[in-house]
Order: sequence, then C-alpha cells, then structure tokens
Amino acid sequence: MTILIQNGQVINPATGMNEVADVLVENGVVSKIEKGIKEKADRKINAKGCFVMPGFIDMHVHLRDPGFEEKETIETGCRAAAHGGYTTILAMPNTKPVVDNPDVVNYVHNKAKTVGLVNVLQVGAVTKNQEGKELADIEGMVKAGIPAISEDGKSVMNAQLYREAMEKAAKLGIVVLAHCEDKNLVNGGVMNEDEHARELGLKGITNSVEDIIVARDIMLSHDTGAKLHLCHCSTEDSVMMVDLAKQKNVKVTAEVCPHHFTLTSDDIRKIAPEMDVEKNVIAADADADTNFKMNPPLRTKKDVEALRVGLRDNIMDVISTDHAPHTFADKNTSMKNAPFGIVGLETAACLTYTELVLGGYLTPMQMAEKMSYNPAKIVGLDKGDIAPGKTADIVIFDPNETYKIDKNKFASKGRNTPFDGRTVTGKVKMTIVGGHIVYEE
Ligand SMILES: NC(=O)N[C@@H](CC(=O)O)C(=O)O
Ligand SMILES: [Zn+2]
Ligand SMILES: [Zn+2]
Repeated sequence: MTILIQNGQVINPATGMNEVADVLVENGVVSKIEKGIKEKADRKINAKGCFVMPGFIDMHVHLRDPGFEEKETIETGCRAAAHGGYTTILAMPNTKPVVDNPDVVNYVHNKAKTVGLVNVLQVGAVTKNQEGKELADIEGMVKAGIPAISEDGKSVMNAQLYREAMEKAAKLGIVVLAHCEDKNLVNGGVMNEDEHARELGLKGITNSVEDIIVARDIMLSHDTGAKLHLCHCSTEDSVMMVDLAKQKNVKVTAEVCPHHFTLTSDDIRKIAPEMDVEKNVIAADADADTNFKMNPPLRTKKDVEALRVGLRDNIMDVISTDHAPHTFADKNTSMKNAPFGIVGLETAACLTYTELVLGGYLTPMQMAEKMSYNPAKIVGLDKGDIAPGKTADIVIFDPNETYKIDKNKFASKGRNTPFDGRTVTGKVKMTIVGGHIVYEE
C-alpha cells in the first residue's frame, strides 16, 4: 500500500527539516519528501495544519504481560501506544515471571509480533527475579534481542553487583535504564515529603531518596564506561547532577515523565469520601486520590521548573511515559495501600505539547527530539528519522485541537490517570508503523 501525506509540517530532527511538504510512503518505507508530490497513492491524507513527525519512541512502558494481564496485556498496551502516537516502545521487565532469561524475552517479542501494531522491545532485568542477589542471564537475553537492562520498580542496592552489571552492559553494548531509589531511605513514604504530606497525614519521600542513587549510578557509569540512562527523574538535583556528569563526559542520559513536569504534590486531591462511599464506589479507607500516587512522587514547584528548564536546555534528553497501568480495584484503597504508578501512553503527547511547547519551554523540533529521535539514538535503533529511505514509522499530530482528556476513551486497560477531564491542546490523528496505519482517529 502507498500512502501520500499531503501538506503537513514535516518535523524531522535527524535532517533538521521543518517545513510544509508531502510525504510518500511505499512498501513500508518513506520514499520521497517534497512539495507537491504528484504520484498516485492508495491512500491520500490531508495533513494541513498538522505536524508530521517520526513516530514516538517510549523508553519506559509497563505492559504487565506476562502475569498481570488484568492490568494490561501486550495487545491493549500496544493499542494504547498506537493511540498515543508511539511506533516503538520498550517494555520493562517487572512482570510475573520477571524477564530475567531469554524465554520470557521471546514470549513478549513473539506475542507483540502476533499483535502486529507497534514495535516492542523487551528490556531485561538486571538480577534474577529482581531480587538484587545475583545477575540475570544478561548475555542470553542480549542474544534474544534486548536493547537494555533495568531493575525498574527498584534499584539494585548492592553497588558492587550493580557495578558488575554495568561492566557487562558496557561490554555487550547495551544501555542501563536506572530506577533511582534508595530503598531504606523511603521508610514507608507514599508521596513527596512536604507540607501537603503533613496536612494529609501521609509519610513523605525526600528528594534524597532519588538523588543519592542518581549520584551513585553516575559514579558507577564513570568507573565502568557503561551507558547509563536515568529513568523518571523528578528532582532539581537530578537535573543538576546530569548536567555536571555530562560536563565530565560521563555517558549519561536522562528522561522526564509528563506527570513530573506538569503536576506538583499540591495537586494531590483529597477525596470527598461522604459522596462516593455511599455509592460504594470509593473504598472506605480512601484518604486521597491514589491516581496521583506514583514513583518517584510528584514533587514541588521548584523541581517542576528545574525539570522544564532541564528539558529546554537539553540537559534532559527524553520524555518517556512510565506507563504503569493498575486496575480500579488495585487503586481503590488508601494512599498507603495503593500501588505506585499511573498510565501515560495516551496523554504524553498532548501534555508535552500543552505544557512545554505552548508553555514556551520546547520548540516542536525539540518535542520530536525528546519523544523520538533521542530515544532512538540512546537505544541504538535505526529509527526516529523519517528521511527518504527510512522505515515509515510516522505520527501525524494536530497542534490546533483543544479538548478534555477522557480516560474512558483510552485503549489501555488502565484508567489510573490524574489527568482525566484536564483541558489540553494537541491530538494524535494517525500513527503509521512500517507503512501500516495502526491508529486513525
Ligand atoms: N512508576 C511507578 O510508580 N510504578 C511502576 C514501577 C516503576 O516505574 O518504578 C510500576 O511498575 O507500576
Ligand atoms: Zn521506576
Ligand atoms: Zn517504570
């Protein structure tokens, strides 16, 4: 099938192209980008007023499959990704069983192929069963095709073991995706340590819970030469340390999630229990809206501003979602008992556009860099580029449409978002993977 995308604003960081043009897709590949392409096509798309960008690449997704299919499956997760404009996603290994050997890697890759929507790259765990005791079969998983390892959900607290993993990663040429959280320092915290936590009577998580491991992991990357990518950075000092590390030529990159650059801990809503408990909808022990509970937690205004400026100044390289679906039942309890995590695949693009592009922090070109081009470079993928000859992984994004986010329209099984009902600007109109339309509004 041939597709002709007409009159869109083509934004392609790899070539620096940023102009109105037509894009011709033939046999799964971009064959031509020019003004006024005359060729016949099976499908003509009017993209006037829309951005035509390389399909988004999410370095941080929880597909929950195998083992937690009530929260999400590879199919529903891929559908959510396509809906969000993503053409490639990296799946985190904290499933059941944990992805710590080639068999589970193959299971995910085969199932994703059968689903046939977006490219799924499984990430391998650092340690067996994510127990932090001995290394997983990293070589075996690399042979099965993992582009990265991660202990996401926690940090490997044994620095010597983590150092050995980094040495392996450096030798094998894969990147280490680091969840930075000092386990002992969390001490039962469920939200940011601040005045609002005290008002709600909830235990706090200090910035140092993250910062201490960010510092440690940067040192280990410096010592081993491993490529280190810091997941879901949430603090101002994380940004400062990434900046310093880059100045010292440490091979570090970093990601920020939309919730961390959009919301602060003060946005955590107190539920009015009297209404909903009567209807038996909200659990009797509910004390605040657990759709605002994620790890790391929502921080302060100061941190949010540092993350925005860090993205603007290209200290922070990537916008990822940390899409972490949970069921209503999982979340329908107190802040203390609810699991950490919120969905993100279907709200990342509009939040990035609204908060950062319209907010004056990023250009549309930088949006394409952080959501596609940089992730491809960091992971080492021949993607994130829609120049002629490249695979046709494309997103068409309308930057003019303003609407309210509606969680009931999500393709994800997860409805655990703090953004339901929020007014945003910018909508994914179409997602094309390898020349196939996998989502169309
Ligand atoms: N971010 C979260 O709050 N939760 C993630 C784990 C993680 O990314 O650390 C999950 O798997 O639910
Ligand atoms: Zn994490
Ligand atoms: Zn995660």
